[in-house]
Amino acid sequence: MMLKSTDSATVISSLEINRLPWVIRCAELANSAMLNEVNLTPKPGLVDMRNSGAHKDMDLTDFYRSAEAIRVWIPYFIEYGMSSHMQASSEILCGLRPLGLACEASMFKATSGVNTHKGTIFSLGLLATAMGRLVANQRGITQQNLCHEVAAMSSGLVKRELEQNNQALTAGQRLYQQYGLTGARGEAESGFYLVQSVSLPIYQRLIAQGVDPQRALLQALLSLMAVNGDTNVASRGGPEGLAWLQKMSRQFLDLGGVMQSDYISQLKQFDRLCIERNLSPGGSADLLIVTWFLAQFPESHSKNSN
Ligand SMILES: CC(C)(COP(=O)(O)OP(=O)(O)OC[C@H]1O[C@@H](n2cnc3c(N)ncnc32)[C@H](O[C@H]2O[C@H](COP(=O)(O)OP(=O)(O)OP(=O)(O)O)[C@@H](O)[C@H]2O)[C@@H]1O)[C@@H](O)C(=O)NCCC(=O)NCCS
Ligand SMILES: Nc1ncnc2[nH]cnc12
Repeated sequence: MMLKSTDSATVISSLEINRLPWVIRCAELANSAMLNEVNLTPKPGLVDMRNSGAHKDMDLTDFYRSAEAIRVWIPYFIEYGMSSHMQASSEILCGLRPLGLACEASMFKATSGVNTHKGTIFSLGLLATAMGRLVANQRGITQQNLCHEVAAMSSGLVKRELEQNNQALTAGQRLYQQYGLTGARGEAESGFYLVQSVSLPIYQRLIAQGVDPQRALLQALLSLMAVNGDTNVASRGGPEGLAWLQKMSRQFLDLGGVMQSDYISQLKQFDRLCIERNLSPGGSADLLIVTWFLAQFPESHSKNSN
């Protein structure tokens, strides 16, 4: 997707921002990213079109409702990014949090209290805000610029909320104390390092080779699962569960991944084993959503390019 930075010149009110074609398009892309991820089948341990994986409290329809609830919020994140574009990146997260929490509340309302996309809201909220800032600052909407902006806005987050001031109130904070996992915060602060260095190049390379997009996405997902310190997996299965899931994913990839003729039956078997162990790679699912979303934007040839 190509966006013109000059579009920002015409933006005045929140109502108008909601009507801008590129803003509507961005919200649609975020929605498609969530739908493409949840519809992708078969995924080990995760909700998909076949089953609810290791989840007992949610199904496909919860994800559809949740994705729609989140889509509505994307323009507000963009608007916040545009209206605060003169502020330093380090000052943005503080003002963004109430929006993120309000979006989480909409998600919980849509799913009758089930946590479908909490990590996704965090990542997509930051990315949409980054987009608003880039447009208002007349900078290119490229994969690298978006990630760089997210990293700048999240700078110091791990230190502030996991190393210090850690009241162990959330699963993520407890898992940092127990195992040093930095979860969704760490991924954002790194500018989605795993997405930029692992899943996005794999996905884009396979697509360029003409591989079916579903297959390419599955390979990207398993590549994430093999390396991601997923706090969802660790909260359900401890470090042993995380090590097992990573090893299984690596084995699948080492054998040829989605290029094997029986890759679907292997993934179904992996799913059965995840269900038996109550393991779900929800954090990797979130990063896959980020992967697909970023893939819709051009790459910049040099870092931080305009
Ligand atoms: C900063 C927050 C994300 C705080 O959350 P928390 O302290 O809990 O931090 P994490 O555990 O690190 O992450 C929360 C969710 O992020 C996903 N996640 C986990 N690991 C990673 C990773 N390595 N990279 C990226 N993302 C990661 C994951 O979300 C997914 O799984 C959820 C479904 O799983 P389930 O097991 O069912 O979850 P529960 O119901 O919670 O547990 P059970 O009882 O069932 O076992 C689903 O949400 C997926 O999205 C983690 O759950 C953030 O929440 C925060 O600060 N929010 C405030 C708003 C805000 O600041 N927004 C600003 C930007 S918009
Ligand atoms: N398909 C999925 N199943 C479970 N948790 C998720 N978080 C994001 N996508 C998910």
